[in-house]
Amino acid sequence: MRDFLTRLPKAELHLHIEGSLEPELMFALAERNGVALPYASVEEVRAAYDFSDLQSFLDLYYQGMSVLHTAEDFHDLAMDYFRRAHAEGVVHVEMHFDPQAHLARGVELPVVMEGLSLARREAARELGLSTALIMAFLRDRDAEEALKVLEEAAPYWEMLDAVGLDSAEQGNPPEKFVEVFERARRLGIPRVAHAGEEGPPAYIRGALDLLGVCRIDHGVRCLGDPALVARLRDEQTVLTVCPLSNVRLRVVDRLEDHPLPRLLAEGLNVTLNSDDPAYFGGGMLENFLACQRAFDWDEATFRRLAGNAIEAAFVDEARRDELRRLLAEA
Ligand code: HPA
Ligand SMILES: [Zn+2]
Repeated sequence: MRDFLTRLPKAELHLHIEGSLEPELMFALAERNGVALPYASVEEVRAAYDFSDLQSFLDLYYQGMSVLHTAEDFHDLAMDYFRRAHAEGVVHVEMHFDPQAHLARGVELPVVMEGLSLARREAARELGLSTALIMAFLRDRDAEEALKVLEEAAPYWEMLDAVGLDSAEQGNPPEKFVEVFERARRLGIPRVAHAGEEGPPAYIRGALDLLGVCRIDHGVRCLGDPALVARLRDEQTVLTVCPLSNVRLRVVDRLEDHPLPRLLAEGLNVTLNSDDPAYFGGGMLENFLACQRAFDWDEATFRRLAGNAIEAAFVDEARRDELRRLLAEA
């Protein structure tokens, strides 16, 4: 099964590129940029990754990215991840990035865009890996700032496959971001949003109705609302589920308790993703393997999940046909 899951062409729709920063690279970049880290070793960093909820993770996630300063840093971060993902049989990566978290540290948008763009071209050329870019707004900061960032991103609108919404969910409902998502809609930029990770089913409804999203990131808490489940099934709304993330952030106690089997049984359009692989104990392959161990799924189930991601990916139809062919041959 490990061979099959490695071979299976996996498209990743939910990844925070800043969350792919492994402790080894964190130390190397800290040294390169003269940044002091509150850890003595890579082992100490890993030992600190014991989270009680989303916020306890976000605190370390924002601290970790403080080593990223130059375009070269963003390039190295992304290439480091793309190489690992490629080795695990990932064929397409859609990465969220958090411009506000960098702007707040004095790192300007062109620096981030230059580094990520360079890495994307290199990944296509050297690894045959296609990538997409999702500019995320931080929902625990104010909506005016999000709007300002979207306007500041004007030179890059063409390069954005979508805008997203992430960070601390509770108390930061979709309503807060109606204006910025409406602006993105008028610009013709697709929208996605985290919803129903820690927040209630109402946040999933809000993301669909008020923000016009085409996918829900996480969405695992939809099961608390049967009418919503029926709607997600009828509309075949894609859920980008992140199994290991949900365990590490205590959305569920154990993977065996995860709602994934119920989501599938309900006929929902589920995909598997890694979210923040450096913080949550593994990338795409580890997420697939963990599900195999927890749920004993057969190859057909994993094929279906991989196929769902290919059908929902932000790729042109020529690339989608290639990805479908890879899946058929796996
Ligand atoms: O798992 C997450 N949830 C919300 N915001 C995030 N930003 C990075 N990772 C996450
Ligand atoms: Zn996420």
